[in-house]
Amino acid sequence: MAAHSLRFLAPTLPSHSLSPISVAAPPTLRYPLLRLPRLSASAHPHSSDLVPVPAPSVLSSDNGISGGSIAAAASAIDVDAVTEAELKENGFRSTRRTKLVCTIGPATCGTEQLEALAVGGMNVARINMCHGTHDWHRQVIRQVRRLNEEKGFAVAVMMDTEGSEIHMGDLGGFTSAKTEDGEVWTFSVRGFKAPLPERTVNVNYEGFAEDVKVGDELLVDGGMVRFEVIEKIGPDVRCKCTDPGLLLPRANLTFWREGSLVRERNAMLPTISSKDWLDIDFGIAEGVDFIAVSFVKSAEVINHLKSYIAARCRDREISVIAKIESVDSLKNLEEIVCASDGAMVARGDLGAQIPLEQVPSVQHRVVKICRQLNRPVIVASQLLESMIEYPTPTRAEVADVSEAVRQRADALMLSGESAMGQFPEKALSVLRSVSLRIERWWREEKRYESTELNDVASSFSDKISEEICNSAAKMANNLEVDALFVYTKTGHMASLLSRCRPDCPIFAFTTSTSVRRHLNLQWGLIPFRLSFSDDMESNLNRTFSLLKQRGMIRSGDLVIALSDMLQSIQVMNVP
Ligand SMILES: Nc1ncnc2c1ncn2[C@@H]1O[C@H](COP(=O)(O)OP(=O)(O)OP(=O)(O)O)[C@@H](O)[C@H]1O
Ligand SMILES: CC(=O)C(=O)O
Ligand SMILES: [K+]
Ligand SMILES: [Mg+2]
Repeated sequence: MAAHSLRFLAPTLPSHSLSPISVAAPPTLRYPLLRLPRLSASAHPHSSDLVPVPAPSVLSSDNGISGGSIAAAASAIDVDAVTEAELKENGFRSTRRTKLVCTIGPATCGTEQLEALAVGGMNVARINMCHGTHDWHRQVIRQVRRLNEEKGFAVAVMMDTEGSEIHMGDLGGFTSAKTEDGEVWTFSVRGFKAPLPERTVNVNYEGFAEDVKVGDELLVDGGMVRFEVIEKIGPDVRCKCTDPGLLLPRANLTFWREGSLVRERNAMLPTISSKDWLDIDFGIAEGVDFIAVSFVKSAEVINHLKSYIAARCRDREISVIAKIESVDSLKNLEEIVCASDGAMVARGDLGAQIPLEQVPSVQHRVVKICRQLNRPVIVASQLLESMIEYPTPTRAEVADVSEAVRQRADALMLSGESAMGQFPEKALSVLRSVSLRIERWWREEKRYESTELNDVASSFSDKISEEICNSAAKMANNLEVDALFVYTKTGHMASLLSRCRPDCPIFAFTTSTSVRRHLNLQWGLIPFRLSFSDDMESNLNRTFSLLKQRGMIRSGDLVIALSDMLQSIQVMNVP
């Protein structure tokens, strides 16, 4: 093997022992479901109204993180079947770097549809707790896990909390309701017995009638439909339609006074409601990989949730993604991103809280901050909105997707397009082909080196890892290597490499299926599960032989290898 090795005379990191992955059902607490409270009377899980119930016997082998499959595969190497096919067909350089998240809904919850999305490049399946029942979500999660086991995908699952947003009710079973110019509709917190009275919609926030004033403007879904408040009668608020359109079930509501978003007591609502805590317990029990927190206002809530999760699952990781979609989240942006394991630019609600023309610059800022702080970032909402109804995107949508790829966001997300649209697979394939095309253009123009990265390390040892990754990425670009290999137990070194956005793909070898799924959200990483030792020489030889057997690399390919056990950079040709 022609190996050139740069070794840094630095203390090597303590090597973590390979702990077998066993999954115990976490203790699950249950407490009564409350309505969205008027003020911050959040029924917190630590409060005394908890009613413990027996822990569910979920987390069997079908969640894909059981010890069994790992033992069986100990001598082999696991890689996503879709990536493997892509590598064999098109070679290293052409693998997609931008990751894709699909919201699962009625259009995509069947096994066949989920499989089609996985084959089409879905890296993460998102379930939105605003909709559906726990049974429905459980089915989806288990189907994804089963597909991973049976078909060799590595699709991660992200649960998105409802949060304390103000939204409409269910429209009494109708899928939509049309409003006309000048019509008077009633928004009410009263609990109606079905069917709803004509031109009436429910509102989930008890303080609604008290917070709004006559003359306020009421925006549905950030302005898709607009009303003016004309009268308040007890719990009922009568509003005249000024901008007609379609009302959709559970659409978001904001109200504006003299051109500004009204933030009265509704601004005091807890970020994580009592219903969200129930959903979070459900997510922990079902072993989701990511929890995305809606309407984050401060770093505190993220820290709180992270310690809540840490106390309940000791043997695996659930990453917390902060959704940037409120005015408050923008005020505390850096702190929030720092506290989180990743962020989402949730442009849907963001566009209802700040003027639309400010959304692009905010997106740019969030993507940049995440890159600097080494946190994955997802750009979400309306990327291909027209594809909910039509099989081809608009030129403007393609330009929007291109811009997110050009900014080198880690991931792009489909919402309604995949949840309830008519062309979920087509929408995914547009994201895929636009990503590939823009990434190629970017590489051809050799634009990879532009961003100057700040230091993120908090210890000297981390600082060494960071310098190694920065140097390795630069070497990879200058030497035009075929791939970077990184052996990482926690995934940290892989994320540091991804942050450099190098020109070649990054093969990230990790010992755990859970870390492997987590890495699936990060730009340019091709996560493999492989049990490896502290002996890099033997790891490399084994990897080369396993990958060669499967036709994923060839003799002569130029590779740079790093590991978080041995802080070194090796440059070599595959023997
Ligand atoms: N589990 C589900 N069941 C039924 N419909 C769903 C489900 N998930 C999503 N949808 C539909 O797809 C649409 C888009 O989904 P998505 O979750 O991305 O949007 P959203 O409601 O705008 O997100 P958020 O509430 O997080 O701001 C929803 O408005 C809803 O109509
Ligand atoms: C995704 C989401 O929550 C939003 O865009 O509002
Ligand atoms: K949500
Ligand atoms: Mg939202």
